[in-house]
Amino acid sequence: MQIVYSADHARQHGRGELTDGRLMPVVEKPARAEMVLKRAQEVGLGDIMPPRDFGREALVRIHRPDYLAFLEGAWAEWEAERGGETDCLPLIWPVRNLRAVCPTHIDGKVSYYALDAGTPITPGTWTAARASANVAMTAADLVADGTRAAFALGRPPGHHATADQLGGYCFLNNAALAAQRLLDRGAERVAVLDVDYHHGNGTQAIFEDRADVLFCSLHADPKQEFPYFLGHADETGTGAGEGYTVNAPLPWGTTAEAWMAALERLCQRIESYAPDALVVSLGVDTYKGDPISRFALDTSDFPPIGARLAKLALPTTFVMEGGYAVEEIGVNAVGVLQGFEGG
Ligand SMILES: NCCCNCCCCCS
Ligand SMILES: [Zn+2]
Repeated sequence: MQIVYSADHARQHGRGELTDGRLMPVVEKPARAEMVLKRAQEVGLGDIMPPRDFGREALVRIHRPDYLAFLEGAWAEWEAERGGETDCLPLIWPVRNLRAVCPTHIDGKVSYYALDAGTPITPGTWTAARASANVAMTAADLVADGTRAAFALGRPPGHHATADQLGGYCFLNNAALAAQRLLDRGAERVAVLDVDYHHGNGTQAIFEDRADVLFCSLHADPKQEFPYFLGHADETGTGAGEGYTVNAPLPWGTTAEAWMAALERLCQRIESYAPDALVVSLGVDTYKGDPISRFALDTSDFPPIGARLAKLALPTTFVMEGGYAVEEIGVNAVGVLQGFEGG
């Protein structure tokens, strides 16, 4: 399987994320991608190629220009305001009884454009996020050119990012950009399947009113788990997109058996949609040893996921999302890909 990878991912390395009531060392760190790359090389998964730069005109197919301008300039504004010793994080949001009018001060702007305080903007964020987006779009292009499957080994992840907000360690929605790229290259319908432990709120929001992209996700029940405020089963799409969002929320402690049964239901929905291509938001934080998650999949449960996806017989772009057990992320993520290839 063709792999797309850029070392620029390492430019995203936050100094802390707000969680559990304190600024904690980030779990979304460079070692994640390095461990997956190492495992892919160990098993000879496939050739590794650098991304092509698709430029801003590709990013605006999914993201708002004002948001891109914010991301590009945020670090300089933050540094000018308070030096470079801390990362840029928000502190107040336009929640109930407040107005979502974008402020001019960096504290207000980062809050306007962010979902959470766990996604630090650093000096290298803009470079790393664009590289990750280019990695995903390059993989999608390979599939559009006829490759059966490609793996976008990128970070930071993307599925929590909306058209104009960062969050959940995400800045640009790599999977959404890959899906849009496939449509722009001639696909009429694309299915996005999000197997990450967390609901892909950003991907859902981006495509919720569209019928040309089916968004399916199985994930920890938002009543219990981040992102908490999207991902319920009654969210089925809006307007022209009614019926093209499918959520399967699952409780803490979900085992492989129950998880695979939910996957089967989503795969049958994908089969009935008959897309021209499939984009998989490949998060492996469903692993029982994941430090921030609470499902119970074991390493041996990952290859069968890939094997089931292969039975869909669709040109497939795998886009790396979450997975924070750094020692096992490689064997778990590559396990899905080996299962897909029949290995
Ligand atoms: N203490 C847990 C904090 C969770 N913070 C966001 C998680 C984003 C996962 C992306 S796949
Ligand atoms: Zn996740």
